[in-house]
Amino acid sequence: MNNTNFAAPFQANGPIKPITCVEMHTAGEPTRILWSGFPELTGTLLEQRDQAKANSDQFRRLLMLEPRGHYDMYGAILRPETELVHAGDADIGVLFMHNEGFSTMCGHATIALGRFLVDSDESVFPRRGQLKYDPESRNTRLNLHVPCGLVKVTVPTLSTGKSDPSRPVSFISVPSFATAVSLEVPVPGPYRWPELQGRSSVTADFSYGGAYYCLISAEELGFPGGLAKLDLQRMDVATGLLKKAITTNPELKYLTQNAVTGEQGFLYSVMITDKGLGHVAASDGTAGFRAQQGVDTEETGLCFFANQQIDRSPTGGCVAARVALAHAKGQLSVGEKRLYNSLVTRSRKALAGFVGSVFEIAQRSVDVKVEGYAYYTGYHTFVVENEDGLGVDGFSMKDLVV
Ligand SMILES: O=C(O)[C@H]1NCC[C@@H]1O
Repeated sequence: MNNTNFAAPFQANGPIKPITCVEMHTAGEPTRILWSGFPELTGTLLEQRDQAKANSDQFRRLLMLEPRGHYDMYGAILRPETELVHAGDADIGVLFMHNEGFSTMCGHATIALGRFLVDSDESVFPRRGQLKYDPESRNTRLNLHVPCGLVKVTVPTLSTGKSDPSRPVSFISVPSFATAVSLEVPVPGPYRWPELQGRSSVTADFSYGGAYYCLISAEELGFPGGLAKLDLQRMDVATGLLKKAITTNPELKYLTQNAVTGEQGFLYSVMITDKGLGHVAASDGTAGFRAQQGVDTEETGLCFFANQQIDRSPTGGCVAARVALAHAKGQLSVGEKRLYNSLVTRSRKALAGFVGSVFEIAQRSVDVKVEGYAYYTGYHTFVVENEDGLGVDGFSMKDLVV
């Protein structure tokens, strides 16, 4: 270590440049926002994602897994130059990463990024100066280029120009649509979990909100006590096996096909839903209280995504998918608001879930508005020392081979 003054920029003699990150949480779910030190990536946003996957996956593992992260860590890599930024459609791009790889969409990180980008200067966000502040609504708008498309973000802003943590950030997601409603999904023998109790199929819904989700009620999954009778381990096994039953069945490929572009995608997550479970009574004046005002209905969900990572937040992309699904079922009309809780937001009076509503209807999809709150938790500079046997890598206790 060549620097023992911890107030000065942290450095080490090692194989990589220091990586600087701001840390935030959205409804309990972390976002590690990387703004410098990640290896160079060039080209379109998806080309940059391909390069990150092919050449820099050890950096993802370094930053997401232990000892610098953990199994359920989530990250965002700022990409100031993308084709949509050059075309003037987006202000900045971003790549999302998790315990398994890179994702196409992330609502909770978008909410965090909204605040962070408004608070940044041009050394971090080169086009910060071009953002428009609307003094009437006291909001700043920005367009974020994410792997699944363009997301329009509205950030409450104070007269100082900094983001206002007391009002929710909102975004309009990419066109969202249901791909199947109440579908009977066969569960072949090797994929059956104990709570199925001999059943050979389950009924589930499928929907897209920037990523593809399978939505199944706790009861249908075999947990009659719902999410209130939480058994994370058994629910992990059940959703993992259900995901395998779906992804290994070639007849179900259409469930992850984009209704607007025709592109083939992949199943990102299985979310367990519970319509009987709302938020605990929120305290007056808190974000939890404000989120509950004016909502028509609420429900709670538990999202397993990527390699069975658990989202602490209500999963913004899945809120878009669930709103599109509720609309397809005729249960949510334009402007009607539903509060989506995670197990974390549901159990904390002052924490807000995400509010979802249909913003606009298109021919084969709907545009969904999602609102939520994000907060700063800290700041990191990550280094690797030459002598460190772990090197530029991370590990997970779950996947350790001994
Ligand atoms: O809010 C979201 O959309 C994300 N949270 C973690 C998993 C999803 O990508």
